Amino acid sequence: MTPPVTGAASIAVAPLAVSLGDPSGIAPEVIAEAWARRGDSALAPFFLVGGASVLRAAAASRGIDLPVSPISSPDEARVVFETALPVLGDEDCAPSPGEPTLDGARLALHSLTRAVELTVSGEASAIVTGPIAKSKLAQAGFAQPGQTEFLADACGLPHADAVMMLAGPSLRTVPLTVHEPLSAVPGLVTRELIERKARIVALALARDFGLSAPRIAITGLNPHAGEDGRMGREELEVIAPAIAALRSEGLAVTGPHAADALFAAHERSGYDVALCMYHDQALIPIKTLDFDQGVNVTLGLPIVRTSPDHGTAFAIAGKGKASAGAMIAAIRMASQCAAARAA
Ligand SMILES: NC(=O)c1ccc[n+]([C@@H]2O[C@H](COP(=O)([O-])OP(=O)(O)OC[C@H]3O[C@@H](n4cnc5c(N)ncnc54)[C@H](O)[C@@H]3O)[C@@H](O)[C@H]2O)c1
Ligand SMILES: N[C@H](C(=O)O)[C@H](O)COP(=O)(O)O
Repeated sequence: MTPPVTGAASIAVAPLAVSLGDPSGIAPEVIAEAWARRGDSALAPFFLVGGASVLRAAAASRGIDLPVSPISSPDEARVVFETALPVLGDEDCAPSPGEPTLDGARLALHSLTRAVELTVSGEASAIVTGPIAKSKLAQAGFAQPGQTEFLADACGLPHADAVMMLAGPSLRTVPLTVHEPLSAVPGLVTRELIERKARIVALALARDFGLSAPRIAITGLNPHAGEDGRMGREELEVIAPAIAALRSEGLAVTGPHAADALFAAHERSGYDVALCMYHDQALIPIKTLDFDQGVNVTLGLPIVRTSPDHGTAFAIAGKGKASAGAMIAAIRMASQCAAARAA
């Protein structure tokens, strides 16, 4: 796979905004750990929105000596970041690792909303979102299926134009349909959606990842990509015509590929991103190969947004077991993409 853009962290002008995620999950502790490893990991300055006491408790649970410094505007983060983790705003809640609460969900929603606003306004160069539990946040008024769609709404875009991509050292994948029940997927796989998302992927990989002509492998929906119509007709009637249309526009698109073999090492060298038909088809390979370095990045937005690939992991919160690898990768990728746009 073509390597990601590297070494650009210091070019980004404004600091990164990090949203807290669910304060009862592992986000606060992996954010604290990311700050503690900022030097080794060459992380660009970031600040957290809200949750100072949650952050302190999470750091203490891992034995991290974490100075927290309140800031009143994002531009203060650059100076503060070397010696303390900057926290913007005094919204907070009582720490309760592993036990999500309504107060915690409200804080998570506030942190996300404010961090998005600051990124849209340009006061932050990108947003890195801590993981949330969507069902918990819904109790606090979160109306979207996920943060990806929340960002689409905040940017005034249709949900389909905010495209989820999972990226790691081994591969990149995009789910065409995302948080949908499996039974609904066949009806949602349309020519229009495949063409629309493939175009967004191609533009975004050029703009944010330096891949001027990205190779996009598109999967089938059915076993063996339908086996010439014997195991389903979506490949013949929907996916292949979409691929033909995209190729006629000059995009480097192949498929429909049988999804079961597409993620083997010898196949992965043949494409830059796999556009998959449904959530698990796209996310199982990346979470199997790259769980600890996997980044969820939203393509097609006017702002840069990343998130670690993992979720809230309530069962291990506060126990010192959570790896910060994916959070560090998400922070690094956010600054690299922001720098690529600024160049
Ligand atoms: N970016 C996001 O906001 C995001 C991403 C995925 C899932 N979620 C949400 O998280 C909640 C829990 O989802 P889930 O259980 O399917 O996934 P999960 O990622 O929270 O947990 C899956 C498994 O991986 C482990 N794990 C997760 N992160 C880890 C880390 N950093 N280090 C070590 N082990 C880790 C967990 O202990 C668990 O065994 C759901 O409500 C889901 O919606 C949010
Ligand atoms: N689909 C993602 C995953 O499983 O990793 C996760 O739910 C995040 O979705 P949002 O970024 O839309 O919240």
